[in-house]
Amino acid sequence: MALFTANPTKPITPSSISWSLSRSPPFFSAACFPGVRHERPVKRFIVLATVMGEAKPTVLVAEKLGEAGIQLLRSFANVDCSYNLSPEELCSKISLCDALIVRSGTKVTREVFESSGGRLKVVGRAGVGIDNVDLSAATEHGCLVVNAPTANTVAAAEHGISLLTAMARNIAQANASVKAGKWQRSKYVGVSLVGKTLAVMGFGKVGSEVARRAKGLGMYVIAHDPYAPADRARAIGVELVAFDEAISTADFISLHMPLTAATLKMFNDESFSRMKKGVRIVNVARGGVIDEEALVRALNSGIVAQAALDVFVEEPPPQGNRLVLHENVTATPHLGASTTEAQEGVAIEIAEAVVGALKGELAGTAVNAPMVPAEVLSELAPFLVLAEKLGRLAVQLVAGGSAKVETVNDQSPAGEEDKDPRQD
Ligand SMILES: NC(=O)c1ccc[n+]([C@@H]2O[C@H](COP(=O)([O-])OP(=O)(O)OC[C@H]3O[C@@H](n4cnc5c(N)ncnc54)[C@H](O)[C@@H]3O)[C@@H](O)[C@H]2O)c1
Ligand SMILES: O=C(O)[C@H](O)COP(=O)(O)O
Repeated sequence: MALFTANPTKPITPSSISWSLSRSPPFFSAACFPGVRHERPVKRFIVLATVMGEAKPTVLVAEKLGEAGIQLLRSFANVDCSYNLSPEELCSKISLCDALIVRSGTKVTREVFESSGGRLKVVGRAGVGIDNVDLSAATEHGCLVVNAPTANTVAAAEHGISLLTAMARNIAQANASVKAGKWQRSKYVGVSLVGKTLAVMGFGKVGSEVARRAKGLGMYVIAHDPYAPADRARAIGVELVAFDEAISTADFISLHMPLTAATLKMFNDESFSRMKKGVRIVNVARGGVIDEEALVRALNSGIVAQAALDVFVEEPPPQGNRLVLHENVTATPHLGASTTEAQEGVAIEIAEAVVGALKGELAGTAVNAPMVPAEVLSELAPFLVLAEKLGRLAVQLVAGGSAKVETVNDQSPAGEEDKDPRQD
């Protein structure tokens, strides 16, 4: 049941939502998760709307954001900072919000867009990876998604290097051992980095910063990235190689590609079997690019000597997770972007992007189609697919990559409708 005050045109702040517990059918959770039956009492929402004096947009900040970003948002919008919302709570609040800001811990699902009732105009991802946002659903609902792609690059690269060096010298394990009152000098003999080959998988912003730093440590750096320009790699003394060559020649492998359908479980039993025995792996990208069960098998068989992981398929990983508990694994709780400096930068970057988008400005960091009415979007849909394909081809051609061009000659005779009207 939703109770609104008289003037429905004025925005309603989500902080004015009150909660009550009820055993009666939960209309919000039913709306958010059709087909899901709830055995326990569920939260039922009664919306007691407070009408605002002025028509400012409302921004829901669902995860911790740096103060400078919050201040910037407040200068333009009503800001509701509500952390740790359940999926049902998020679906409930969202119908009262014009924008939503999240980090990697909130899943912005199709249900969220459906529950927004068309009011949600912008989702801001305070970071790089947008695998927690259903982009298709956002686009279908005319909602723009923007991210903050640059402010945490160095922090993520530094964390990758920290994990690489800590893993090679057993820092985490040795630290735990000393704290437990032991003195195990021979158990924790490490391996050297100098002169070793590091394969950087995904030579984008973070990958190239990791490469630069690894070269400073005296490592020989190769990289694999189907879309990276060879001259950018050459400029920092890195050789771009094919996937097979990268994984089969490296002593260390560092992962920096996004999680997409193409990269999901890219590192699996088959790819581990082609790696050098005793390889060491760092992952500060996304847990899902590794088949975690396969990594446990590779660690047990000795193909992978050690792994250092900042990201997991499920975060936080379930208690007793075999990978986390493995003695040759160093784990951190998704800390790659978590420095004071990076979080302030990300907060400002995302606040500027969200405010700009709410003002209707062109969004420089948009990751989906801009706000276009649904009926126009359905007309545009086939052209968007074509444009995406042409874009991919262009990047590969410009980068001197391995694009294969096939010319297809459509033999069907041109009909009247195919004629270019300018020829008449
Ligand atoms: N652990 C953290 O806290 C943290 C922090 C920042 C970024 N990240 C993750 O790291 C990833 C990389 O961030 P970024 O800022 O460098 O992004 P980016 O877009 O600059 O770089 C990603 C690179 O991966 C490449 N790529 C795409 N598909 C590939 C494939 N199949 N094989 C190899 N390379 C492929 C792209 O061409 C691109 O160059 C992000 O997607 C994010 O998920 C994690
Ligand atoms: O993709 C990113 O930017 C990182 O994974 C950081 O995620 P976080 O904002 O949840 O720290």
